[in-house]
Amino acid sequence: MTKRIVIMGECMVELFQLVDNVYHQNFAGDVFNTAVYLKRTCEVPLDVQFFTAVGIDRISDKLVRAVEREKIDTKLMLRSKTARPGLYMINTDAFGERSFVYWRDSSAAKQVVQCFMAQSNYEALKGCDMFYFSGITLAILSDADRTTLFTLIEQLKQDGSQIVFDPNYRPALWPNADTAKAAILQAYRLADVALPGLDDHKALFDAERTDQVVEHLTELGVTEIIVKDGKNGINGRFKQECFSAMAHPVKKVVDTTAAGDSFNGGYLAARLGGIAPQQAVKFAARLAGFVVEHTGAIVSKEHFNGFWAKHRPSSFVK
Ligand SMILES: O=C(O)C(=O)C[C@H](O)[C@H](O)CO
Repeated sequence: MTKRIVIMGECMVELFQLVDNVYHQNFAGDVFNTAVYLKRTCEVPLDVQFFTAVGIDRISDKLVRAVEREKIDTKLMLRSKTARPGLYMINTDAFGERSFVYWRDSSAAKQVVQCFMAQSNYEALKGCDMFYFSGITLAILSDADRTTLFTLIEQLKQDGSQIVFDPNYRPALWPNADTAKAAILQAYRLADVALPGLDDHKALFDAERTDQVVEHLTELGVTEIIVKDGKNGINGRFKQECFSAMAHPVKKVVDTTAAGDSFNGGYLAARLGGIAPQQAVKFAARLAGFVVEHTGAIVSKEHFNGFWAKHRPSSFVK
């Protein structure tokens, strides 16, 4: 049976420089990036639904069409009459390490919970097999909307949806670290699967190593944990078993944008296809290694097809 995956958060207009004063425009955002790579790499039929708010302007229509082109369901892309999509620009250093500048303070996605309460209801989410959100999803909401969202997620969990969370900590989006910490801990307590980066836990919880993060999340009740540490690989735990995997060697890192997001998409694609975590991380690392060899969050279909011709989640099963 086709599984239904709801992925909630923000997708923005993305700009990155091609040459001096010439920018390429695309659409991207952490959870959307994950949705794209999940949909592109899953070997079983999946109904991936993107849950966000956009405006009623032309760039919002373009964004919805970009999501449709990825064969992602847009029913939960709600419309705000008063706001437009946010925008961000990627800057990369000599080593391909990215940093972002945002114009998103009044983006439509910040109204997603309000739009949902006004235009839809719990029935639209109920019964999804998986609900995926991130620390950025939480960061863009008001305190009241975040509380409403947690109530919805609690309900989904009670009704049997698997809850997946990546803390994706972006200090610039939070009023202070304590607010971020409290919200992220609340999310972890609801999560069945957690896919954090070590950097997030270094910044928020003073962690130094991936195994400390695994231990922390186990104490919070998460049963499937993958901690990403860039070129140092990953550390994971599932059903009491701990494991690790190396990062995939990369010829030249061009842009690290969406490394973690694509890893998450590939990992979940493999898991939803019935592959064990120990093997799923290998495909995910291979995919993330491919993505950082390209500029921007979403690798064009043309380049992606070359990867897909050689690599499938199932080819990583021994
Ligand atoms: O930083 C954000 O909020 C984004 O969503 C932009 C990027 O696409 C994302 O961070 C990559 O992980």
